[in-house]
Amino acid sequence: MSHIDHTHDAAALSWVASANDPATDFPLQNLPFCSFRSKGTLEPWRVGVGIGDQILDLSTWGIADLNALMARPASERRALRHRLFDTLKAGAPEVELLPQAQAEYRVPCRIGDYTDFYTGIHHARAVGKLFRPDNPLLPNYQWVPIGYHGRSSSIVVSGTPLRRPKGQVKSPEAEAPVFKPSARIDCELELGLYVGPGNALGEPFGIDEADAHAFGLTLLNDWSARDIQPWEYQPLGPFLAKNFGTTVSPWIVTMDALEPFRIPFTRPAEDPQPLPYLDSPAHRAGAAYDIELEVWFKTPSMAAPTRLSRSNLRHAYWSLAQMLTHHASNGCNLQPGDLLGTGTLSGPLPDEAGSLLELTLGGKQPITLPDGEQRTFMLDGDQLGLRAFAEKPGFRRIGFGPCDGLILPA
Ligand SMILES: O=C(O)/C=C/C(=O)CC(=O)CC(=O)O
Ligand SMILES: [Ca+2]
Ligand SMILES: [Mg+2]
Repeated sequence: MSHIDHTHDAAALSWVASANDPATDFPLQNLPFCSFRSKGTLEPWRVGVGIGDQILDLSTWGIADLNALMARPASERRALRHRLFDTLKAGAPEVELLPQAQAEYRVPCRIGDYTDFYTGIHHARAVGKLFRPDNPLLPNYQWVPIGYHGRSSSIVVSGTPLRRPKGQVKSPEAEAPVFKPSARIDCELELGLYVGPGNALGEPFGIDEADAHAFGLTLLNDWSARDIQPWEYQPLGPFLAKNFGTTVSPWIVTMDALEPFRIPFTRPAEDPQPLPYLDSPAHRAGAAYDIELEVWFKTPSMAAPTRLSRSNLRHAYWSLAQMLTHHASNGCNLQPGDLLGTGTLSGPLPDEAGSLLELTLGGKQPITLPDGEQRTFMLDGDQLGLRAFAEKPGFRRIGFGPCDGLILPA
């Protein structure tokens, strides 16, 4: 069932002038959540809603905690969206706002558990070719939404610098590994799905109930040390190559805001079709999303960032609903605020790759930047940013805000 209503009406304007700018990430139709306070103060953190270049403070609305809001049923969350819309629409009485430029942010909610999936089949093929030339796409890939349990303690908000990790690295010629700073720090272009109400332990839910458990999306950069990863990841999966830092944007764009950007979920006829617990007519009708994704990069000597790649969530092999349903299918309990990474969302073309590993063909072909500098992986002082937005004629552009990181020396 579609939930497109008057809060998606492109003609609706806000009394916040910056929200009516066609280029803003946060028009009246978006209303993303964050956790914020005035920059440089020790004020308590508050739940906020982004509107243009301002923040609406929800502390006087009785909303002190995003996890508690995430736990509420989808119908209540939709009712809150309607109240926010009515408060911020043109003609409503103006209330006090905080300029985003005067705010600082933290990871927006308590993330109890973080799981990273692998739904980008073009990434899986490309990385598989590099790590397992004889066996790039493992036979389970088209049957199971593959994932691994990540670590939530090292999830940081956009703008937080990360120290280059040290780890065990073994070059193919060497007899033994050495412990040293990683020389292959990479990004991964992902979206993160924040879980809504979730399920009790031992009580899975069906694919058609999955939407009720999806709260919203964020940009997610799953930083990866590509020289630590191949040595440590078999047989138990990614570990220290992945958990030294994961950057999320400060903002959670609700699934309600993204409703107009649903598209059919398709599976090529020649591929295995999803097992019945991951398939339904309603799921096929609209479980995928058309969301544009970008990777931007800047060295210390560049005046402005340059775009390295662009892709789209539509290329994901498994849907957000399938990630949720599969994760809970054994009775594992998902909880409000849990974060599910989509996996690296590379598109089919070379310039749609969501990692430097792919963009540089395994580090063999450096990228030449606009000022002539070259890069394979991140050097100290380099900055990398992810961006995302959904756009469609007849609707306002829904943006995701920044997801930026900087690599510091080891
Ligand atoms: O193919 C592999 O062995 C590993 C690939 C990854 O880097 C794992 C990962 O984080 C999943 C993803 O982002 O798609
Ligand atoms: Ca990943
Ligand atoms: Mg990571």
